[in-house]
Amino acid sequence: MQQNVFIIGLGLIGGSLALSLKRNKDVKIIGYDANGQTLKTAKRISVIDEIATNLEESSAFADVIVFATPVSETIRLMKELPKWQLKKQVIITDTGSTKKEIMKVAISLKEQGITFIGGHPMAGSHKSGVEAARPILFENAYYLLTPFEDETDERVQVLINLLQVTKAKVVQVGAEEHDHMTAVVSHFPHLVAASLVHQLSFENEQYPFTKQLAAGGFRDLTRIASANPIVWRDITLQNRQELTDQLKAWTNEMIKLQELLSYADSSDIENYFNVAKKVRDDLPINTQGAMFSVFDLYVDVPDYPGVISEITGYLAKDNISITNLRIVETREDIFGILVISFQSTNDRAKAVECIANNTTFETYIS
Ligand SMILES: NC(=O)c1ccc[n+]([C@@H]2O[C@H](COP(=O)([O-])OP(=O)(O)OC[C@H]3O[C@@H](n4cnc5c(N)ncnc54)[C@H](O)[C@@H]3O)[C@@H](O)[C@H]2O)c1
Ligand SMILES: O=C(O)C(=O)CC1(C(=O)O)C=CC(O)C=C1
Repeated sequence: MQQNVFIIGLGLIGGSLALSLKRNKDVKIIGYDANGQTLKTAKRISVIDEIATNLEESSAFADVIVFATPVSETIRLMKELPKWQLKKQVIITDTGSTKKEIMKVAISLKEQGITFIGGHPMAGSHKSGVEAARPILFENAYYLLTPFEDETDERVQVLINLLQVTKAKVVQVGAEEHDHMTAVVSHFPHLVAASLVHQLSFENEQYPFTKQLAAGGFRDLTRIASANPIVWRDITLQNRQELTDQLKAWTNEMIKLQELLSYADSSDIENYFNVAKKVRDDLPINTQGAMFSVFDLYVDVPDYPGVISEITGYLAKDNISITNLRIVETREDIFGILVISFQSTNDRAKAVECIANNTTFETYIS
C-alpha cells in the first residue's frame, strides 16, 4: 500500500531522508521548503516526487509528516499544525538535533489527538542544503526516536517500519536523556570547534602565517565549525542548560590541564594522552553515524604531474565513487598525502585494493 511522506525542509537531512525513503517503491515523497529555489532543485534532481505549494493543503494527503527544519522553525510549525488538514492516523515526526523542547510542544499535539514521535538521525555533515543530500547518509547510524512513554507500540512500529529502508539502527530514548547524551558527543564539540577557530582568527592578526600551517590536525578537529550557523544557533539555544553543564565540566578539565602544565611531570602528561588515546581508539569508528559520515583514505603520492588523475582514473575504472579529494601540505619532501573521501567503508576498502593492484603507493586509514 502506498505511503505518502510529506517532508518539510529539504536540506541535507530532509533531502537525504527523502532519497533514502524513496528507495521503497511504495513510498511517495511530497516535499516543501521555505526556499523556493531549494524546492525547485529538489524536484529537478528527483529528491522528491512532488512539490507541495501549500503546507495546510498538502498535509491532508500525508500518512507521515517529517519536519527537517532548524529546530526553532520545527517548534513554530508544530504550533501551527493543528490548523492544518490532517489524516486521522497521520504520524508526525522530526529530525531535529534536540528533543526536550520539541517534546514539550508535542504534549499539546497529543492532547489534540495528534501522534508525534520525536526523531533524530545521528548522522550528518558540516555541509548543508539539498545538493549535499545522500541516500546512504543514515546507513549504520543510530536513529534516535523519543516517543511519549505511553505511545502505543503499534504507532511507533509504523515509523520504525518506514525507516527500515534507511538501514539506520533505530533506538528509543527519553528526550531528556537524549539532550544530555547529544550535548556530550555532538553539541558541545561544536562549541569547542567554533571556539578553536575563533582562537586561530585572533592569533592570526599577529601571526598571519599561522593560518597556512593549519593542516590535518586543526582541520580534522574543526571541520564541523563549517556547519550551517542557523542550525547550530537553534541547537545551542534549545540545549543551553546541558551545554552550560558541559562547559563547566570542560572548564574543570582545562584547569586540570593547566596544573599538568605547571607541574611539568612528564609521566603525568604522557598518562593524560594515554588515557585519551585508549578511550578514543575504543570508539566504534568503523561504523557510520555520529563518529564519521565520510570515510577518508590517506595515500602517499610521489610528486609528479598527473599523479592525482592517475589515481582517480584507477578508481573510476573500478566504479568506485569518491566524495572528496584534498592534498595535505604538511610535508615538504618528495611525497605528499592525498586524502580521498568515500561514502562508505565498503568503497574505501575497494579503493585500498584498487590502489594496491595498480600502484606501489602506500595507503593508510587514520
Ligand atoms: N546537519 C546535520 O549534521 C544534522 C544531523 C542530524 C539532524 N540534524 C537536524 O536536522 C534538521 C535539518 O538540518 P539540515 O542539516 O538538513 O539543515 P539544512 O540547512 O541543510 O536544511 C534546512 C532546510 O530547512 C529549510 N527551512 C527553514 N525553515 C523552513 C520552514 N519554515 N519551512 C520549510 N523549510 C524551511 C531551509 O530552507 C533548508 O533547506 C535540523 O533540525 C538539524 O538540527 C542535522
Ligand atoms: O558529522 C558531522 O559533521 C556532524 O556534525 C553530524 C552530527 C554530529 O554532531 O555528530 C551533527 C548533528 C547531529 O544532530 C548529528 C550528527
